[in-house]
Amino acid sequence: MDALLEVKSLSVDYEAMDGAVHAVKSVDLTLHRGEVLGLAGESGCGKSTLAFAIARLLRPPAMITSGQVIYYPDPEKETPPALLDRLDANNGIDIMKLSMAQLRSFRWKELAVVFQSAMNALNPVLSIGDQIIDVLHTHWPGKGKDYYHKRAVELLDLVGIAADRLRSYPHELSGGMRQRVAIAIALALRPELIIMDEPTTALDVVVQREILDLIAGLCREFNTALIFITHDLSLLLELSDRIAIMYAGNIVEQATSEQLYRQPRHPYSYGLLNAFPTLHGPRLQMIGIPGSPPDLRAMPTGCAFHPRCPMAFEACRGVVPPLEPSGPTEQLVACHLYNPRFLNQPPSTAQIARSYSELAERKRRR
Ligand SMILES: Nc1ncnc2c1ncn2[C@@H]1O[C@H](COP(=O)(O)OP(=O)(O)OP(=O)(O)O)[C@@H](O)[C@H]1O
Repeated sequence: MDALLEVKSLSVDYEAMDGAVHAVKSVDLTLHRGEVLGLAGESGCGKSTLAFAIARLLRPPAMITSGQVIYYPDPEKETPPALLDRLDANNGIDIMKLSMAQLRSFRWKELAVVFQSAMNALNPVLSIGDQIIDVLHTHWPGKGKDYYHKRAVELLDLVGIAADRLRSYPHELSGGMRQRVAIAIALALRPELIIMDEPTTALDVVVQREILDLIAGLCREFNTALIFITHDLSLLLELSDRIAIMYAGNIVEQATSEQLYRQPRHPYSYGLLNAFPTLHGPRLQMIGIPGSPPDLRAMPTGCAFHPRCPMAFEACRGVVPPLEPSGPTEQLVACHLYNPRFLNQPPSTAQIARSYSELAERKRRR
């Protein structure tokens, strides 16, 4: 598959009085054209920081301390002239090196972002039609009034809003409708990539689902890639092609949704999946992950998950495991259990499950 984005050794710190918070640590990630990638992990593991860093939306005290984010524009589409001098020998653009003016050409046309609060970012004194037309006009000037109007109607139609709402003001719409408008604006310039960070958390569950289905459907229709963050892991499994599991600023596993659902390799991924009730499949006893994530200012040595891991052994306490293929599939895992130097036979999912049950049992007895 064609790479759209390559994140290489990206690290982000938040400078604080009592030391730097290492929110993203040396993350490598590839996103393919048209792919829906879910980011999952407990609260505070760095998902939003990673997504914001990719879009160059971080503000102090956040600091990108190392790494590159290489974006590959569609060779069949015209690259915005402002970005042409940034193309490297492989036709990639390092987003981290763009000037403010270049970033303005890059955002919306190539990459759009929808936040949890996007619906509240609409201008309260402009009708939603004017706001959509504003974006179209700014980036595609000189097309004529009728063109912009027609395109605004089409965009609203895509997100399931009737054309007569063009003249409505944000306060006249429900939260769900406003979030749909924010999505229509994100889609307006047909970007190659959309980043959505908890885009529906402020809405009720039924509307959340409808809107997330809608987004994933539209992205597939237009072959738009999507990086998608939500706390609802079962929804993430359903809508994403691939999922990256983050723990304490690192990606600890990357797999297709199917692989992850059937055979999570990292004990943390297993614990996370098992902490969510599923509506389908056999009934399983839910066992949470013991303990809590580490302080990102003072990380444990070795694998950051080892103090909570029911399968940790000596090497886990001393050596940081790299993210590597764990077998014949493309499933990547950062865990010594899959390193033949340490273990001849990697654990089965049933063995990981058993180790969690045994740990829970030991704790119960204590
Ligand atoms: N402005 C800040 N100053 C200091 N630390 C910060 C700041 N913003 C975020 N952090 C820390 O950086 C880490 C990563 O935060 P981030 O919001 O990226 O995590 P997340 O996985 O998106 O969490 P959530 O799921 O709760 O949104 C957290 O430990 C958080 O406390």
